[in-house]
Amino acid sequence: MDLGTNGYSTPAAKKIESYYDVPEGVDIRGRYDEEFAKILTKDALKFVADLQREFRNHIKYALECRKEAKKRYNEGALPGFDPATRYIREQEWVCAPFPPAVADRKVEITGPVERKMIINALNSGAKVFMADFEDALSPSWENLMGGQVNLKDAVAGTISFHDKVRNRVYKLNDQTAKLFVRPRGWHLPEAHILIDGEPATGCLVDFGLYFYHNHSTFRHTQGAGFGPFFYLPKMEHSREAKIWNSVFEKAEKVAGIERGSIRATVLIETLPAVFQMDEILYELKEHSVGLNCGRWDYIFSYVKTFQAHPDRLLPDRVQVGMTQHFMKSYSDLLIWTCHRRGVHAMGGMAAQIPIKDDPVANEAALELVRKDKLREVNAGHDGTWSAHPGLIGACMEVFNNMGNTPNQIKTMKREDAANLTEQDLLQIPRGARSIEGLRLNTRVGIQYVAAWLTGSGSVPLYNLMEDAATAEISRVQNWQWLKYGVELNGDELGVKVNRELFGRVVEEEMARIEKEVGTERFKKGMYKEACKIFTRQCTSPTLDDFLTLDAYNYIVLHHPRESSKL
Ligand SMILES: CC(=O)SCCNC(=O)CCNC(=O)[C@H](O)C(C)(C)COP(=O)(O)OP(=O)(O)OC[C@H]1O[C@@H](n2cnc3c(N)ncnc32)[C@H](O)[C@@H]1OP(=O)(O)O
Ligand SMILES: O=CC(=O)O
Ligand SMILES: [Mg+2]
Repeated sequence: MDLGTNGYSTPAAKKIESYYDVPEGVDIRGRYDEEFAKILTKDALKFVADLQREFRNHIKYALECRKEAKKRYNEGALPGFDPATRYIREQEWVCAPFPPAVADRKVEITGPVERKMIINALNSGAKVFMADFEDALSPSWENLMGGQVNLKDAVAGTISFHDKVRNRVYKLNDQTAKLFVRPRGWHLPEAHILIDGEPATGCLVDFGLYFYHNHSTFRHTQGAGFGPFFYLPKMEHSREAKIWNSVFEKAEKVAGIERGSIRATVLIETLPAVFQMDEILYELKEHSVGLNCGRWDYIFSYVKTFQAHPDRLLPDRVQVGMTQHFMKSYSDLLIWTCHRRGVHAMGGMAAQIPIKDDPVANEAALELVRKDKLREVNAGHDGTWSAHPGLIGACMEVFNNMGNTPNQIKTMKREDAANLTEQDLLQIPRGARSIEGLRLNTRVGIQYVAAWLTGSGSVPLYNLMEDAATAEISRVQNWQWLKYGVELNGDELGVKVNRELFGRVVEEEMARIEKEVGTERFKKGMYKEACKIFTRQCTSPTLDDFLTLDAYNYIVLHHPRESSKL
């Protein structure tokens, strides 16, 4: 059989028409593949369909609430702490003790659910590997189902990969990182699986299929009686955490495992969620293993939340670092909240990756990573993220500074952060806006979308790791600068951002991209389509909630071959 890079058969390799055996009310529109069929079993699909039927109205309600909150912010309101849940913030309570298997999370590697990468990540020496169906993955049918096949093999310990070009076989080491899985956010549908005529909720498909096939093996081999473990992205309110908690309880009941077996770390990566951290932990009290600073989406969310507040424009995104007061306050409050509630406070991702052909630049990049991680460990974070195996040594060295202890939950309380205020969390970042910022957003945004449309959700660009979060920051920032005709105060002093200027920037950056990638690759790639999508997103009268929601229409491929709009 002709195997693709993910190790499962490619469309060209599969000519025979076959169909999945589905339970009542479920319709699979994705390509048939024998390997996928081992994941999409009738029982597993029934499990997903049951989750969908039980929770779809709760999810719809939660998404409606997001819209209402957006309307309030657009009318001038600011996000803040909810007076109605003050008692949760003020009372003393703790989450269930963390499972011993994940006491030490000093360095976590992240990466898409691609076969070779999964093996490399599990072997990397990191304590945890977060396998990503989200920011780092383009959610095509092939990637998602291939990812499920790969994870099942990984949990079983049988995963292997043969790199034919290098004649290298990849297998798991004896010691591997503990596996966490990040499903998609609540907003993304799975258009290839219809349940009662409607697209399934993407994250219930990711969670449901993975849980169904792996919970038992995982608890025996990885979790020492606990698990599986998850990362939960992009929540805006504790009511969304409550849904996840109910999903977990239902899954535990169906599997016949103890309540509190499943554990999850929630990414605090939306501005509204920073005011809900206690409430989110409270909802997931028995299923929580902490919170994480999803700093890149957090910046995206800051711009999105304040889309109608021209007095809160951000400077160039490269200047919005963790030392800006609002970012530092967010990280400090997260640490205090987590440690008070007895769980891990995870740091975030530094975007630098190793630079192979330039030792001086490589050392400079490594130094930036070290500095960022040192800030985290000194602030009290219990662990951090690494985008690449080549950075794990440096990150580990810094996090070993915390001493002979697996985490700092008991030793770094950060009581000084208890009194951080709404003003601290919302303080407008300082810095200048430049044409170079507009250009970089445009150049990176278009290249990222082009990669995403062709199946890559994380890409190296200009020596940085870029994923969906960067593209989101880039396009909302461009949108906002255009919408308010921002006057540049970095370079090009006094120039106003308008459609004409943006049109010129797009044209010039497309020419630069073509030069950089070469005409042949440029023509073969999806750069023009990406440019169209990105430009439309930046100039539309109203701001789209998610770039990936719009772009998803371009990667939905119904079976038999027919592209589809949701
Ligand atoms: C905002 C957020 O959500 S951050 C979290 C989401 N983002 C991510 O997870 C990004 C993860 N990182 C990556 O995807 C990759 O590092 C990239 C795409 C940026 C760069 O990947 P590459 O171009 O393959 O880098 P490079 O050529 O240096 O890789 C060297 C080796 O390291 C491996 N590698 C690189 N990154 C990873 C990773 N994150 N996990 C496992 N293996 C990795 C490569 O597979 C390659 O292996 P090989 O030597 O056996 O062939
Ligand atoms: O998911 C992580 C982020 O920074 O965004
Ligand atoms: Mg994110």
